[in-house]
Amino acid sequence: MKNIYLIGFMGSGKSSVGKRLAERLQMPFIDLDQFIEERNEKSIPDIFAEGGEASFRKYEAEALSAVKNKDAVIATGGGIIETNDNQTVMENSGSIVYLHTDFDSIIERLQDDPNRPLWNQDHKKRHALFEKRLPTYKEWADVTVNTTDRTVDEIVVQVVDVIK
Ligand SMILES: Nc1ncnc2c1ncn2[C@@H]1O[C@H](COP(=O)(O)OP(=O)(O)OP(=O)(O)O)[C@@H](O)[C@H]1O
Ligand SMILES: O=C(O)C1=C[C@@H](O)[C@@H](O)[C@H](O)C1
Ligand SMILES: [Mg+2]
Repeated sequence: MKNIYLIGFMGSGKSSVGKRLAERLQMPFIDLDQFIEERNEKSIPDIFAEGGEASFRKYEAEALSAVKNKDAVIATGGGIIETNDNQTVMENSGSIVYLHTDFDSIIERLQDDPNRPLWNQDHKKRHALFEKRLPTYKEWADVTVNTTDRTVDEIVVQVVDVIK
């Protein structure tokens, strides 16, 4: 019941914030994307190239189920909210913190990073994906922290404060 799940769009800082938050709270840290890659011995771009997004979402749901009882800080992938069943798993096993970041800051942070297949598309499609997902992040969140123009350390302090 005690996981802290970080959700948010690609580049919102879930992995960066999660690692430091876990240190701060003296909890284990799990990066779900990394967990998927290690468990399946394949990189995320390779999983997408072989089986498309649908195949990645299956790996992702399996990984989430495998970590649900770990009492850890869990940095999810940006698309965890694409699978409805994931909401039930997270709600029943912890609290959900949404890291909100304005789209312009995400562009600055990610630039043309090739390791995120769904970022690796034209500007219009990236922006449409961001707009489509926003309401779902907000709906699933127990609490929201705005990360725009804040450092990772500032965000960690803020998260600790809101989850008290
Ligand atoms: N608060 C911040 N200010 C400036 N840069 C940041 C901040 N948080 C993260 N970054 C940078 O943005 C990039 C993406 O961060 P990170 O990998 O933590 O995002 P993520 O939410 O885990 O993304 P994904 O959903 O793709 O896993 C990294 O280069 C990181 O250093
Ligand atoms: O936003 C997404 O759908 C994704 C984000 C990444 O964290 C990875 O989980 C993967 O690249 C998919
Ligand atoms: Mg990440």
